Amino acid sequence: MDMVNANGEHVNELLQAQAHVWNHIFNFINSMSLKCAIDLGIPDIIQNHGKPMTITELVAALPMLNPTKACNIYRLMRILVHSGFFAQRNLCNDAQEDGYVLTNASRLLLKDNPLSVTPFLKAMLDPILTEPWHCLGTWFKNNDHTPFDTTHGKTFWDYAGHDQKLNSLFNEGMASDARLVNSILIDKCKKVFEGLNSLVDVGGGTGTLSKAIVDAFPHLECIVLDLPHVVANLQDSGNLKYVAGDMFKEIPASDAILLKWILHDWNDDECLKILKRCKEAISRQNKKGGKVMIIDMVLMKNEKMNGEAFNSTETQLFFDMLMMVLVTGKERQEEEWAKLFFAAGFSNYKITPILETESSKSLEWIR
Ligand SMILES: C[S@@+](CC[C@H](N)C(=O)[O-])C[C@H]1O[C@@H](n2cnc3c(N)ncnc32)[C@H](O)[C@@H]1O
Ligand SMILES: O=c1cc(-c2ccc(O)cc2)oc2c(O)c(O)ccc12
Repeated sequence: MDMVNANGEHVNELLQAQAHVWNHIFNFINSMSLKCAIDLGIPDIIQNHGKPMTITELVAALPMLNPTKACNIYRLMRILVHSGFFAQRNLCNDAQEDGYVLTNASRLLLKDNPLSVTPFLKAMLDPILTEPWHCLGTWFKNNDHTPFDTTHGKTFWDYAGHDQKLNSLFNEGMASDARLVNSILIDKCKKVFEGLNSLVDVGGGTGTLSKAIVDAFPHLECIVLDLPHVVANLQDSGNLKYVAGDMFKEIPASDAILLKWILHDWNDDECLKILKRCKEAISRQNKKGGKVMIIDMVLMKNEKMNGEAFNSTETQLFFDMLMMVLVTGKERQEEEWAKLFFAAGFSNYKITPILETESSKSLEWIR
């Protein structure tokens, strides 16, 4: 029944609007409840239990749990079941008890899963990276490059260069993402690597993707170029070499350049500088030119954003906001990518969708 209050407002519409606002105010509780489960080691405890785990068994297995807090663990598990990180199965025992089991999402949070997203979660929900979100409003009124700069007085990359915890969590997080892309990229896009004798993985991190590429293409001479704090202590192996450097200054000459999750970190002017350095590097190697392979997001078109792709849109827009808060980057639609490529002097590009998922990773290569 649609009631109207004394002010003539439709009560149901008001209640729906209030619920919408409350959900957005309290959305952080989902993230922080998940972080708590990781801090307590709950996914691995349930995994190691080997069968559905009752709340009593779970409480007994939690290390260092203060006994006076044990009665609240079911409440934490209740919201995490609701948000799809755990499920409950009936044990079919005399007591007809329910036991917690993992879901596909929480399997990605297991410490030993090579695709574990836990390093990302720990990095993204660390106060170092959550504090800048509180400065987003201030940042819109100041001259700082990013809210991260406003908060910490230095760039994300400079901070990572001086904070081993952020550096290792971030590099591990990117490595897990690279492992997810590896098999798909090499199976789906192997033609891109055919005919190449050399490749530079610019901003290649700890080299997870490059290692997979040189394993698949043993003749390929591959260099991982990244900042000193990322490649320090990493050992060259076979035809994979690590080079500490700055992609804005110089990129080693090569037949091809790989830029995976690089350009989304930078604004248009910075991307132009990177792409021009890439063009110089491939031109030094081969006067006829070469290719730049970009693995990055292609933001869906505005008209698709609120249609059937609603959930994918939110993930894409989360990444775009993340780039605004942490670094000077942004996610780009195809037209924005094309404008960058042609402004950098490339004559052509081709987009190959790699993952038809929210992040809609794709491989563009440009000549
Ligand atoms: C989002 S990460 C992507 C890492 C890797 N390509 C991947 O996809 O897993 C961006 C990378 O760019 C590196 N980076 C940032 N500034 C750089 C610079 N000026 N020169 C070289 N690498 C840089 C960072 O250290 C980081 O490893
Ligand atoms: O926190 C991140 C996460 C990413 C990221 C995660 C998963 C993917 O499939 C791609 C990218 O990228 C980041 C990034 O580029 C950055 O400069 C800061 C943080 C993150």
